[in-house]
Amino acid sequence: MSSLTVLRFPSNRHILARRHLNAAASSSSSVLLPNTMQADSGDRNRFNVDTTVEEDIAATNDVQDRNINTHDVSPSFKYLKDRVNHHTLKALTVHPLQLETMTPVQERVTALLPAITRPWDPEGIIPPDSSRPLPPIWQPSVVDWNAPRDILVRAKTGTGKTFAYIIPAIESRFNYVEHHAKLAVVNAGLKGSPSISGRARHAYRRRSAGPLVLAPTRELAIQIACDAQKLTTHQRDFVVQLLVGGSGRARQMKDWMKSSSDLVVATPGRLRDLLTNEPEFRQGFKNCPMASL
Ligand SMILES: Nc1ncnc2c1ncn2[C@@H]1O[C@H](COP(=O)(O)OP(=O)(O)OP(=O)(O)O)[C@@H](O)[C@H]1O
Repeated sequence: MSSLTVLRFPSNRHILARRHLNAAASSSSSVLLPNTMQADSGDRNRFNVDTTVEEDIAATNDVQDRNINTHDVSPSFKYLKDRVNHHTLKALTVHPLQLETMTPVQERVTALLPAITRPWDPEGIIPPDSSRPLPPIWQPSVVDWNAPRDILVRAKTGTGKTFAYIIPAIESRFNYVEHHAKLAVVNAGLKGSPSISGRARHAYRRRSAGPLVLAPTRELAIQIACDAQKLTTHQRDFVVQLLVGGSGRARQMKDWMKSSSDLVVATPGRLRDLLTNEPEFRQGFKNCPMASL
C-alpha cells in the first residue's frame, strides 16, 4: 500500500521539461524541467516534513480499508464545479482527460476543497473577527476553519491518488495568485484595477514558487508532471517545473530563472542540490504553500 502526504506550509503556474514531456503532452500548457538545496536553518525547519507530518496530521483516510463511500454511485467530476476553477474542470471532464467519475480517494480529498487550499496564517490575522478586510479566499463563508490542513492519504496503487493531490495543488496556486492580485488592489485603495492586479499576479508568480510535489523517482516525477500538464491544459501560462536528476542542471536552473514556477515536481536529490547551491531557488521556496510527499 502506498501513501500520499499533503502538507501545507506557511504563508502563502508551467512545467518546463519539454524534452521529457512533449511526448505525453497533448495539452498546450508548458512544462519546465528544473532540480534540492541545502537550506539555511529557517528553510530546514520549514521543510522538516517528517516532524510536521507526525505532529500535524489532522485526518487519516484509508480509502481502501474503510468503506468511506456512503453511496454506491461514484460522484461525477462535475460536482467540483464550485470547488475548482473552470479551467481545471474543463481539463478533467472535456479535454484532454474526459474523465467522468471520481475514484474514492479523489472524492475524499476533493471534498476538502476549498479549505485545504486556504492560506496559512502565521500572524493570526485571518479569523473572522479580524478588523482587517478579508481577502475573498479567506472569507469565513468560503473556508471551514476546522477542516484539516495536513492530510495523510493511504490508498493502493492505481487508485487515482495523483489527481487527488494535483487538483488541490493547482487550486491552491490559483487562489494564492488571485489573492495577491486582489490584495494589491485593496492596498492601493481601489475597488478594481486590471493593471494593478495584473502586475501583482505577475510579480507574485515570479517571486514565489507554487506547491511542491516530491516524487521518489525520476520516472514517477515525469509522470506526475505530465498529469499536471494535462490538468492545466487550459491555463496556458501555468508553468510546471520538473526538477529531476539525469537532466541538465544548468538548463533546469535557467528555466527556473526565466519563468514562474506554478507547480514544482521534483526528486529529492535534485531538489536538495538546488536548495543548497542556488540562492535564487531557495528564495523562491521561502513561502512554499503546499507540499505533497
Ligand atoms: N477518476 C478517474 N477515472 C478514470 N481514470 C482515472 C481516474 N483517476 C485517475 N485515472 C487514471 O488511473 C490511472 C492510475 O492513476 P494514478 O497513477 O493517479 O494512481 P496512483 O494511485 O497515484 O498510483 P501509484 O500509487 O502507482 O502512483 C492513471 O492512468 C490515471 O490517468
